[in-house]
Amino acid sequence: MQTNVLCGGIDMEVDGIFNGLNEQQQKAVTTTEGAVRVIAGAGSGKTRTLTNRYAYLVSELGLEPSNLLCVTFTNKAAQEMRRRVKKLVGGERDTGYISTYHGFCVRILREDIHHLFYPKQFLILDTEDQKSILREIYEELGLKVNDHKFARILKKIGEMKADTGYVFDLISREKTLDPERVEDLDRKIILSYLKKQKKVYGLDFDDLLNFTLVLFGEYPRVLEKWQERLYYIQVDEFQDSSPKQFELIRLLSKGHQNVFVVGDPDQTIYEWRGADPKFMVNFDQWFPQCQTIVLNENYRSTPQILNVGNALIKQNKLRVDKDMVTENPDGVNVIHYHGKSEQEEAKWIVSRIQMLQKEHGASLNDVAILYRANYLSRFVEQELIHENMEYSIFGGFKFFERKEIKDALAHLRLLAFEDDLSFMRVINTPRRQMGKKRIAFLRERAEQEGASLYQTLCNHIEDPVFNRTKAKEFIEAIEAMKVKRHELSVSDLLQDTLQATGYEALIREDGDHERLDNLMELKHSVVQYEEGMGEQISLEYYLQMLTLYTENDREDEREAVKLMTIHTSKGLEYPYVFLVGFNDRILPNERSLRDRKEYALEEERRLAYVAMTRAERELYLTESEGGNGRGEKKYPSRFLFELDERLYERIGFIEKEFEKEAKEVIRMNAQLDQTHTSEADFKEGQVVEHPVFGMGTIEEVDERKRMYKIYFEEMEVTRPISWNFKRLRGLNK
Ligand SMILES: Nc1ncnc2c1ncn2[C@@H]1O[C@H](COP(=O)(O)OP(=O)(O)OP(=O)(O)O)[C@@H](O)[C@H]1O
Repeated sequence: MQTNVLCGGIDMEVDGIFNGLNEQQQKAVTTTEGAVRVIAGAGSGKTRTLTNRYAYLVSELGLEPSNLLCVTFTNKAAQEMRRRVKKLVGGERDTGYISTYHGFCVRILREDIHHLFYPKQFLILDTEDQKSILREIYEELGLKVNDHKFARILKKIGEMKADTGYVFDLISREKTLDPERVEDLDRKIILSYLKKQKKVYGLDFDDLLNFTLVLFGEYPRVLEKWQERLYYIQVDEFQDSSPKQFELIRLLSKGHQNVFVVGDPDQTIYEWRGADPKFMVNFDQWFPQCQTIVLNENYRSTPQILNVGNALIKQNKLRVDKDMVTENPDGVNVIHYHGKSEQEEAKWIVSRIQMLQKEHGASLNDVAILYRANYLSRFVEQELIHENMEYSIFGGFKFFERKEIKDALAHLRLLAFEDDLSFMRVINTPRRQMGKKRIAFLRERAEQEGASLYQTLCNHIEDPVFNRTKAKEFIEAIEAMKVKRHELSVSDLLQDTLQATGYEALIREDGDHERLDNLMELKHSVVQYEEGMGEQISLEYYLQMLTLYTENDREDEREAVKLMTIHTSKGLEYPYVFLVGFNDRILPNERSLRDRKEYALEEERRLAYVAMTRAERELYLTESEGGNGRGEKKYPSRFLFELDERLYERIGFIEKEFEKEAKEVIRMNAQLDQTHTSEADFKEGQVVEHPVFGMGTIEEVDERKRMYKIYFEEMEVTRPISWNFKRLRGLNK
């Protein structure tokens, strides 16, 4: 079929909607009536199919965008889709219903929330707003933040909101929320949170979906209106839909029954936060008449890359078997690089990129470096900076620009230089009641006396204005560190300072694993730097060296290598892809394995699959020996050992002994993961009895190492005891 509609996707010049689509893709575009499921593998042209289908509905069938709903998974994807659609159908049309689930719920609620007695201008609360509400509650209840970590409470609030029952308390005009009368502390906090939310008419992300579902449940006329309005519904990344998101689609599509879902069960990477691929796999349970179209031709990658991806994903047991095929011409072998150290790995990656530039005329924009967790960007970034190679971090901050890293280094700078900038950065983190008024007082005095803010604070610490603040403790901590600073190595100084000032505790209490991982990585990098120098370096020297990494303000517009997590890379493609840190316990990720066991292993394998299938021309899997942040030995990922060695070429030598050891450790760890406990049974301060060491008090709960530090009274020693040791008995104090 030829049309005279202009088709202007990224890679389509003036062309018909169907030109450039294969038969299956065309079928997907033109099958508009009824329920349609498209199982589309990696690189099979999902985006193109979805966009052209939307254009087909508008330009060929004459529908109005206001009658079409197109749900994408991220805001970025929605923007991209809108951009392409506008090009296809003309820029004037409202494409408001091309949006994420949350964005679409906001549209519904802005129009109809008044039925629930909420104003149309309700507030949307992001995570920071949620934390501010919690902070207020903690202050009102006189609780220290570290008693009940925010992340834990937010998780509990999230769990409560898995059900929509609470929405009725929020919309009720009666006083149904009464935290004062509740004994249980967690419950009290949660109810206070709801009460405060209600007072400001605030809706957090969970609420947006829940309010919409309640609205539809309670007001069938409103639901009918939306059902009536949305003649065609299409959903991208359907494999990552949660039960509630699916429910929303199911309800909305009941009117005209035209629902089109696209996804790839092998790319489900959000199961950990509630996605359920069964809606995709068993779609016909809900839509018995549904048609299924499979897109299994990959247009993106060389056969070599695809073979590696196919071989890996085949190891998953919970999947619909489908092999991707490609007619793309042969390319070069996939490369596995094995280095002896992280530095060697980074150096090799950068030299390879230079080689690609020189010999293949590659642009830096053609290169992506992917990793499992944000903290892993650090070792690559340092080498990129060292070699003056432009780079940008997609969807995140550069390592030395992350808040926790800047905060941590500001502590060291304050020790070395007592500068006002560093002082301002750390004085209230953690909170020390040094509000605007007190800071203004300090500034004024400092000006008069020509001293630094820190010095002024020291000079005036007895002034009543600083009563009821924690400024004195802060000064004591800093002064104690200043005394020690010439005796300690920079890494120890960093460690001790972050402990003495309570900064590390703040990050731990916040419960944000990513920030904690970054802090650990910073410490790891200092240790490595010292080891590399082979002698003790001074604090000033270290800080000066670091300015190299922090001063370079680069423009993101310039040609640059892109660094990002695998999650962020979803849906993107690059000619040259480096999957770095391809080590066991990193990918698959240790924490996920312990928390979610076998399910996690499959999801981690899918993540590796997503990473590999981003590559068009060349794929590099790199890893190295050495220690991780905790000094544990690193081994190649078990996923590498799952691949037939004929599928890739190895650069770097793995000794037979090392390989044997790696496989043995992986096997043992896999067994341990099955039995590991993911939550600590006891909190800090708990008195416990150990069968051999006797009575003790828990001094520290180390989330990373999953162990307690327990002080045993009789022996007068502290011992690290694993969370998994089940013979500790908790005693009432
Ligand atoms: N029929 C086709 N002919 C040639 N190239 C195509 C065709 N369909 C898609 N492509 C190209 O294949 C590549 C992959 O397409 P797209 O990004 O839409 O894949 P996808 O299915 O979304 O992949 P993934 O799920 O892995 O992100 C793109 O570069 C796209 O332009």
